[in-house]
This record gives sequence, C-alpha cells and structure tokens, in this order.
Amino acid sequence: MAASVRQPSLFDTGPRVLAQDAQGGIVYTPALIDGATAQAWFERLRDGVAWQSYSRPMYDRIVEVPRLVASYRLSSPELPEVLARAAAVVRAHTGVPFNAVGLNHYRDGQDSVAPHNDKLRILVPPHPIALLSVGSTRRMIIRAKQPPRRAMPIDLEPGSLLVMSYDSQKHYDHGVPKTREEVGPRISLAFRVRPDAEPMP
Ligand SMILES: O=C(O)CCC(=O)C(=O)O
Ligand SMILES: [Fe+2]
Repeated sequence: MAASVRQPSLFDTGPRVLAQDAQGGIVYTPALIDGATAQAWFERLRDGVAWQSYSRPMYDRIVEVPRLVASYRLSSPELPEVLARAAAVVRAHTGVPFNAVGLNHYRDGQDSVAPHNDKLRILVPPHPIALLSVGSTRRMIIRAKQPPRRAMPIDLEPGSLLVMSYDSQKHYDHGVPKTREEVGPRISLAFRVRPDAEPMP
C-alpha cells in the first residue's frame, strides 16, 4: 500500500500547530474532554467557585476587569474536586507538573481579556501554559509581537486544550476580544507551573 501524507482538512479534529519553537510552540487540541464532561464541569465551576471581580488603575481611572477570576494552588485543601480532575487530565496529556490554576469566567460577549503575554515571573521555564476551555466557544487572537504582527484567530471550543510554550510568551500576545455576537458564557482553566515563592494573585 502506498504511504500517504496526511493533509489537514476542514474536518480535521487532530491537534493544530499554530506556532513552532524548540519548546513545543503553540498547539490547539480539540476535544481533549468530551462535550458532556465539558458542560458538566462548566456548570460546577460556574456555581461552585468563589468568583471574584476586581478593579485596577488604568491611566487616571479605576476600571473593572471585564471578567470574573479565581485561582488556586493545585495542592490547596480548598481545591474544588472538578479542578483536581481537570488537572489530572491535563497533566496526563501534557506530562507537565502543573501546580496552579487560574480561572476566567467570561459571562457574555462583553467580557474579555486584553492582548497580553503571560508574565514570565509567574512561570517556571521551560514549562508551558495550558488553557482548558468549557462552556461556549470564544475566539482568541494570538498575534506575533514582531512586525508584520501576524494574527492567528483560534476558536477555543468546549473541551479543547491550547498549550503555549514558555518561549512563545516572549514572541506572541494572546487575548479574547469582546464580541457583539450572541455568545454564551465560557470558563477557561489556565494551568501553570508557578514558582513556589510567587504569591497567588
Ligand atoms: O481565557 C483564556 O483562554 C485566556 C486566559 C488568559 O490569557 C490568562 O488567564 O492569562
Ligand atoms: Fe494569558
């Protein structure tokens, strides 16, 4: 039988490499967890996490951060059971010893996160960041910092995992822009290997 090279297709459901580097680059994996589990985890997190909203100074004003957040050390006795299960799945898939999770709850299309790279001081190199999505699909824009600042839109579907290398944070920004489209709520679980000495937000 002739060997064939697998071509990506419109119906591809395998991992998608969005950027490459020596640490694994940026890789999107759809359906790491199945749809029913993603929905169950979304509901439990939405209802069971002590969500916080906070404000921060911006220029001469104080602005509300446009999403709800929470964060845990994975060793915390207060870690909700769903997060322990999610951490186990993500650790098994990536082989990375994640020790912390940050949660973002985007209640509707007006909630967002501005383009940024994750702060390198809250990450232990060479470990990546892994974003597990549950709830509705939201579009993330990943943009190269170097001109011509190529933008890569990626729809973060429920149950998907986006893994971004430590080094990719030096070369790309990522954000979830506001949208006028009718979108339902989404929760992202951002797993990180944080330095022990670094306080949680
Ligand atoms: O919601 C997301 O998937 C992105 C969250 C994010 O960039 C962050 O928590 O640093
Ligand atoms: Fe981020």
